[in-house]
Amino acid sequence: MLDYSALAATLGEELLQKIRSTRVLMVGTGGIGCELLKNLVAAGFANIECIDFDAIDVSNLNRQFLFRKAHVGRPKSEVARESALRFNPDANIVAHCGSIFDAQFGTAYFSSFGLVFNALDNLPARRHVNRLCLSTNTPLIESGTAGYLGQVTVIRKDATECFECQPKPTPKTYPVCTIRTTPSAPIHCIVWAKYMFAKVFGAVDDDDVDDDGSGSDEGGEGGDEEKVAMLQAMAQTRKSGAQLRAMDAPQLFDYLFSEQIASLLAMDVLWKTRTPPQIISWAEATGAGDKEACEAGPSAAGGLRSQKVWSVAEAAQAFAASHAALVAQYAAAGERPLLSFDKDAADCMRFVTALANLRARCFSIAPSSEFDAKAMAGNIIPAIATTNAIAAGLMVVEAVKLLREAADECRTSFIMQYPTRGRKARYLNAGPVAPPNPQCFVCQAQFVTLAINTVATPLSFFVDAVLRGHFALQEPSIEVGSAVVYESGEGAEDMDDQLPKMLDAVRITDSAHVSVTDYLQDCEFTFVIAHDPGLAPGADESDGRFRILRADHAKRKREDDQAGEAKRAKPNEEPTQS
Ligand SMILES: Nc1ncnc2c1ncn2[C@@H]1O[C@H](COP(=O)(O)OP(=O)(O)OP(=O)(O)O)[C@@H](O)[C@H]1O
Ligand SMILES: [Zn+2]
Repeated sequence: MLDYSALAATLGEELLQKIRSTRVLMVGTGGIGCELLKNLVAAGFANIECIDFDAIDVSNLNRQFLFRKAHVGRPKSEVARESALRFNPDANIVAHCGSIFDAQFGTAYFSSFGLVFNALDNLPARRHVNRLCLSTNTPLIESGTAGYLGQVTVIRKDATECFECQPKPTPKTYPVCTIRTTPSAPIHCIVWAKYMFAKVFGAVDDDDVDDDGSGSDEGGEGGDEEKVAMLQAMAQTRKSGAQLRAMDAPQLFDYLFSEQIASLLAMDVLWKTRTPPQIISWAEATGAGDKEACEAGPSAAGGLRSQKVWSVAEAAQAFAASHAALVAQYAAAGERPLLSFDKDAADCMRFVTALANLRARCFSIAPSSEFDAKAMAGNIIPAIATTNAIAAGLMVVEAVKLLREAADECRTSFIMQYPTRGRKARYLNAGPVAPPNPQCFVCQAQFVTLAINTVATPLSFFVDAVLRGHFALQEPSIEVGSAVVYESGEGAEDMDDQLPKMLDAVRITDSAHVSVTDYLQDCEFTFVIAHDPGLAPGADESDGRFRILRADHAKRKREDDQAGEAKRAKPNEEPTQS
């Protein structure tokens, strides 16, 4: 039972009552979430709902201290609730095992809370919560950590920056030519292996690979002659997912590490300044020399199994075993048997590590242990329990400021790895919360001027790449004038007939005002369309098919429009000085 008298002495009776009675929602009960729930309960919060869709994994136990070994496999939110209740059995904690995107957690649900805490690990979910908090005018305390770095801030509608006011850095991508033809670092082999996994067992996911082979932090590849050779090599060695699935393990192995490598070797121009790759055949990998190791499979000899670097034979063995397991999972998965990459799924990670290592051997790149491969494949910066604890502590500090109606005192805090400010070491730096960005279409601007080719772009692209992809909408509906052009979500399937039509065929033409609403996020804005015939390259590319020209606040746009009209009304007027 919690000692409320100590809390009352520290916080004051009135504030404590407010803390106890305010309904708060926390999204995510992982690294930050576990610390936060413990803190909330210890600080006297007694009306808490928490949401997480995940189950506890062994890998969570080193830092998510509400979970124990016996809890592995159980829903995180439920176990977090049970453990937190032991701190204060009086608290009323409701745990939901579900995704924050579920329709039941819509605006009505958000409106029932006085405060929301984000303890999430991904941008789409953070954006979604940001929008729901803005549309319901609920203060949001947002947090994030990456290794020793962390940040906590407070988001209040119209008073502060929202989560989407500043663009977020997009994950690093690699040129497709490097990945598919001339890898030179372990990460290139890992990205390729994940790509192959997606191709064989899942929906191909080109996220980490730039399909035009140009945009990357690593610079473009070689000259034109080289690029042509690379593209030829890629085209020659391309097989469909179905063709790859029809192969057994030895066939797939030979296709990937003999046939594909042989066609790359034939492109002399690629190897003028690079070491040419070497072919590895299934027979050679499993037959000669290392046979014993191969039969035994990857061994634990000399250290932790996951930290051992496999021999070629061990990698071949791991490849065959994980391939068999994945084939079985694929077959058992029913009608839509797509598997998605999960760094915590043993067979998945094994398959990717084996593929990456075999490819690394072909290209004389240092192989990686399963542990290192997991860090690269999962894009993982090791989570630090202490950073999470600091972030969760700061979140409660900010919450208390809001509840004692001292929102002006709220701060954005940065947790840093190295001290700043010269000799005065500061591992924590706090500053005022930034005001809203007037250009932000989520919290400020209601008019977005969009350049797009209206005669050569189908509505499906507008819905998928622009609305869902760029603007992160979940269930967009589109109206032009008073006509409903498209609706999504349950019961609106008949609208799918519209998707193949070109934009101009559904009244999305030059200068059209297109109203887009997402009822799930209670988010609404208008696109002002600017037809641009130059924006319609190849069908596969999404970049370069649209451009955001400007974003405007409703009031400012009205003023601009009025000024424009006034100007047109008096064309001879001398320009005034401003
Ligand atoms: N859409 C969502 N709805 C509900 N919970 C979510 C959603 N997206 C992410 N989460 C949860 O947010 C939590 C984030 O915690 P954390 O960053 O510690 O991740 P983790 O999955 O526990 O750890 P790791 O990714 O390092 O294995 C996770 O428990 C995750 O399940
Ligand atoms: Zn904003």
